[in-house]
Amino acid sequence: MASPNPPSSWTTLVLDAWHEHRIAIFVSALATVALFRLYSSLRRLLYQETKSIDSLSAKPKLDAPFLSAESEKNPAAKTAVSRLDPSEVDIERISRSVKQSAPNPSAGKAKAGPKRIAGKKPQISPSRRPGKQNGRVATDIHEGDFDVQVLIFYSSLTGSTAQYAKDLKESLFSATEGPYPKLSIETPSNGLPAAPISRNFLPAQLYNLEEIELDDYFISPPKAEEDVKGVKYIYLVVTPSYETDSPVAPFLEHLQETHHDFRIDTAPLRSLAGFSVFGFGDSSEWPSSEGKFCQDAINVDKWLGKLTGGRSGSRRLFPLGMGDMNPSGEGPGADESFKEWRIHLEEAMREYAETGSLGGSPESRTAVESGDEDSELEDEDAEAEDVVDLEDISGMIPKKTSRKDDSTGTVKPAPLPIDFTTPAGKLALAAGEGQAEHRKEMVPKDGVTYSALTKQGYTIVGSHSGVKICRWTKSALRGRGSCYKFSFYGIRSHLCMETTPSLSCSNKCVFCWRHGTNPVGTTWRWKVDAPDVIFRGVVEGHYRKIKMLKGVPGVRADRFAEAFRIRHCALSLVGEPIFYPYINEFLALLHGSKISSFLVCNAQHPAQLRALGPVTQLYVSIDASNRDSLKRIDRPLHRDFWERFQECMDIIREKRDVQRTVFRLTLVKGFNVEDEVQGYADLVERALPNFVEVKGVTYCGTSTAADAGLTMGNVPFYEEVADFVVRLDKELTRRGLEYGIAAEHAHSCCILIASKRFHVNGKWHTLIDYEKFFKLLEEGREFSPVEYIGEANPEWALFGNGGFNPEDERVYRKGKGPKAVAAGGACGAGEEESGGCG
Ligand SMILES: Cc1cc2nc3c(=O)[nH]c(=O)nc-3n(C[C@H](O)[C@H](O)[C@H](O)COP(=O)(O)O)c2cc1C
Ligand code: SF4
Repeated sequence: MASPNPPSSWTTLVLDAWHEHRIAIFVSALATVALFRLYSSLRRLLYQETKSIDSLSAKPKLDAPFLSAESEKNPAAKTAVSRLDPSEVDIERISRSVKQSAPNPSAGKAKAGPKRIAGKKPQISPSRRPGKQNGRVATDIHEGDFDVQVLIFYSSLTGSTAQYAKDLKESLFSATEGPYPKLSIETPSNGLPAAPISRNFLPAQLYNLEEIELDDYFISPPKAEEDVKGVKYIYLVVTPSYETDSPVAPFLEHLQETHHDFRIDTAPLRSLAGFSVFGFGDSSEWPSSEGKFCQDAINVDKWLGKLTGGRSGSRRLFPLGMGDMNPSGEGPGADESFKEWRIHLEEAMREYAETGSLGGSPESRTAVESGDEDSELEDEDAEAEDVVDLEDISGMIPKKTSRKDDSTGTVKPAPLPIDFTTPAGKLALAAGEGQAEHRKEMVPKDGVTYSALTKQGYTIVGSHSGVKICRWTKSALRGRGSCYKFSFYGIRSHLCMETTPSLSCSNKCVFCWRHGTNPVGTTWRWKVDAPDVIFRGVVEGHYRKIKMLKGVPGVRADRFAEAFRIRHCALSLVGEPIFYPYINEFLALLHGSKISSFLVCNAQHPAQLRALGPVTQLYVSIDASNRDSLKRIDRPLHRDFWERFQECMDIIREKRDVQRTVFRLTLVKGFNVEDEVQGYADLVERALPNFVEVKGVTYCGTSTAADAGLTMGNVPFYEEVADFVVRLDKELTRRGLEYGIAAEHAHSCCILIASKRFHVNGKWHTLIDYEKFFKLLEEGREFSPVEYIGEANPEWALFGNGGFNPEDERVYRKGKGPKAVAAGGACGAGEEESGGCG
């Protein structure tokens, strides 16, 4: 029988041996692992150093082996290895690069292994390395691993450009190295040897400009969401040109407006890796000599240049290409030009992927053939400088009382400046026939102000009026919501026209969106256009712009049709509408056409305010509650601005029973919010307006704002606006004033406090019965604002419910989510379409 004890004695033996030698076993195991890891690292580094040195002398080589025999033989490489200090080895970085340079199984067209390009390395001067330069983050050199995503955008009316764009997607890189190269590049990093960097081209994506949301791509590049981190975008735009209406027109308009949008950085696409444009046209019918050949492509190229940084750093990867569909003589045909452009473009893209840089200086990438961005920018600078503060220069102009007419030798009286502070009756006389010829135009067609305003999307009517389609009108046309005036007063934005009969103003407010481009002054000294000319002009201008929106994706047919019947007019835009001597006549024309009038004035012109006839709703901008603040924010030209302001408060009180009077408060954090609740309550108590609209300032990145020290930090969060409104409401109640918080529109950061006159049968009634208003006007008697009260406010518009009409579709820009507002997004910064009129 076998002993029952052997297993137990074996176990004892093993255990004893383990206890005796376990420390030695541990130490040797650890040493073995450490040695193995050190060996692996050294092997890899030896390869790096060898390649690096090799590349300095050798010409580029493809598919180098991991450690070539050549480098083994190279004595320089060996010396380099002996210099390596293992303590400086970044093991984590090495293993990451190895992982990233592994073939991507999802990339079906990838070759068996990553292609290695050894050789010419970009020597990036320290001054061009990414980092802060002149206070701005330089983005023109991209380092490390990244993928390059090419997006091809095209527009086409009769289909030929669409076909070229599709071909481009298919043929990109295929002729030279198979679809979409995958590069593994040796790049020095801080003077230390480093692992290969992997930069892959992802298959290009093709987009028809008519079918995409332009804001998603052309206000900012696609957002780096979780799944697309480390992707650099290259935009290629292929477009025909059309002298007539075409899908290119709204695209161009979008680019131009984005550049001039006061709420958006002027170069919001500067983080693109690069862009290039190709245009198709017909030179025999639309010749270059007349500036017509490929003019749409020229403009697209120009705007993309500006949007990606302009003179100081445009991201133009390769110059504009042009293809002639109908070449005369020996000129190349469209196919040939397109192919040539593609081949050069591929080279430029490849170089970008290899070096992380577009090469050359930003200046060298400036478009010569597409309208010099430099001169455009210089124009803009000049425009800003051309805005002359009339009061500033008045002392410099010699006072002339008469002038000689050279043609007749007769002496004519010098033009008398019309004192804007005189009542309307006198203005009308002074603006009569005999005077007109002596006066200058406020915004002459050949002046820089005219071109500055038209670039910003204004249609200039006559010589001093303007009309512009606001973003909300576009939003409503696409069923994406109206501005706050729908929640508060029932105005549908696609039925609203925004205009001003006077582009001139007597303030220079820090947050004004006019970019310092409109004239300022305290007296009307210009030629005066007749009210009916202005009325016809602004209506035509508005409809023309609406017509251009036909091709914008998402525009709803029913709303598009409705938009050709203007129902409301917001007299705000830029300038001061009551500056216009015939404002009452102009208002009468609006009302006669059953167009309601919302007029905003700046509380600086008491005489005109007093003389103003009926308007559907009368606003005064209350930008501060005390003299010092008002001076700092509005920067008024009138020396007695505070006295004028206070007089206007009294006029508003006088009018409260015959007009719907509104205080418009614009909150600017750090300027007029913190300690001013008491001051605002004093003003409300003095003027007793029917409504107080409180709105967070919208960020306007102009130099005017920057000079005044205004930054995004001055834009309040919606919660801060709401908090201010609650405090103001409490203070009004404490003083025994009958007000309450009636409605809100969180989307545009705006909240409405209303007099309890509009709280009827336990419900807020701030909406307007417009038909009733026109009827009351026709009766010709004085009437009270409560006589044209509309229906009760809908539940969704009440304070606390957000104010977004549930019938509309709420759309967030890519990368922005509902959280932007729910979490208290900053006014004018969170969602799209956050701006609104005066
Ligand atoms: C009504 C019309 C207007 C045109 N206007 C221009 C023009 O201003 N400049 C130009 O270079 N080509 C002009 N062309 C030529 C087109 O741009 C050219 O035929 C282009 O290839 C059309 O592209 P598509 O088929 O993609 O729409 C025009 C063509 C038409 C039919
Ligand atoms: S923002 Fe002004 S112009 Fe635009 S729809 Fe609203 S009221 Fe009209």
